[in-house]
Amino acid sequence: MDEIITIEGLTKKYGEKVAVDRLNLSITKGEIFGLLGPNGAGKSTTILMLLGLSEPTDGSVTVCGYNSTKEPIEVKRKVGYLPDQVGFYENRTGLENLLITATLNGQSRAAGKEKALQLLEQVGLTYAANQKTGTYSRGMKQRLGLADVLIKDPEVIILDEPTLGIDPKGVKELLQLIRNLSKENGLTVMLSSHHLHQVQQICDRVGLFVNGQLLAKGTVESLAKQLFGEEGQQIKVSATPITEDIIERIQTLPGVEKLAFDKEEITLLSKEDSTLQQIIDVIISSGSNLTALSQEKVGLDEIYQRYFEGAGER
Ligand SMILES: Nc1ncnc2c1ncn2[C@@H]1O[C@H](COP(=O)(O)OP(=O)(O)OP(=O)(O)O)[C@@H](O)[C@H]1O
Repeated sequence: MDEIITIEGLTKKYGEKVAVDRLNLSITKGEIFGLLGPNGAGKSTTILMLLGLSEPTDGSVTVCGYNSTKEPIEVKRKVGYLPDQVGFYENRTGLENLLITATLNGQSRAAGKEKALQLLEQVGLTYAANQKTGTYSRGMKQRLGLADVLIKDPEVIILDEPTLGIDPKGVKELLQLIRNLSKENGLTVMLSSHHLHQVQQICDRVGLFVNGQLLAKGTVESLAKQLFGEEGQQIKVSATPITEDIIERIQTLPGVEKLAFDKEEITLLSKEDSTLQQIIDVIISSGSNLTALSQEKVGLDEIYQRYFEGAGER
């Protein structure tokens, strides 16, 4: 496979604090990779090292065959970076802002204009091309930011929290746009986010970043398996009454994890196929009435709750 980003043993320490801890990751050409993790997990630090803007304490990053630390200028030529807050000349129009970037990147005014107009069309901003960017909404600025990144003709684009502060409809459109741009132009995309549901919509693969370490990586479907085992499932049982004895017997069944209950319902996770039948046996043999039962494969919500909610405080 065509490897475009190679990260090996990448480590960044700020004094005693290990912000990125021996990260290994390969990303192939055309792939959309989501770096997912709570605040402070180390996503931005990783991106800065990838761009050659921060020096690793240990390990290396190679982008398009260039070492980001030793050859940052070459890397910058290949990589477009959209930070979480994009800055534009507010009293210039969207088109003018793109033209400034094109000129700074050595393109002629005519070629730059042609490209800028084409990109404005692609990101759905033709109607606002001659409007000052100071009047743009946050979603419009992010779209213009994408066009601004693409006008450099990068091979890789890195987007830091691209959907921050955008309303749900805008988020959906922006994500779809990123996906289309990547697939149409063979662009490799790395995006960081702490929104699992957003990342899941467009990423080919996701890495779960917690406390500086990549806990798991793979397709969204494979993550549940990696984290919960082949047969992870969530079970919900309703019965009347739910006695302490029932809870204790279910809690000690093999493979049962994370049991929670209220007066009428028990929810739990299990890696064992036989758990459902065993729960039924427990309830019936206790003389209670089973009123509802459901079993679902472990989903991303569960991954999210388990690894991210509160992870920043750990
Ligand atoms: N310049 C710095 N000096 C000291 N510590 C830092 C510095 N930059 C980052 N850190 C620490 O390193 C850790 C990782 O930070 P980083 O910004 O990479 O996380 P993140 O995953 O990008 O979070 P966010 O989503 O909030 O941007 C945090 O604990 C942060 O406080």
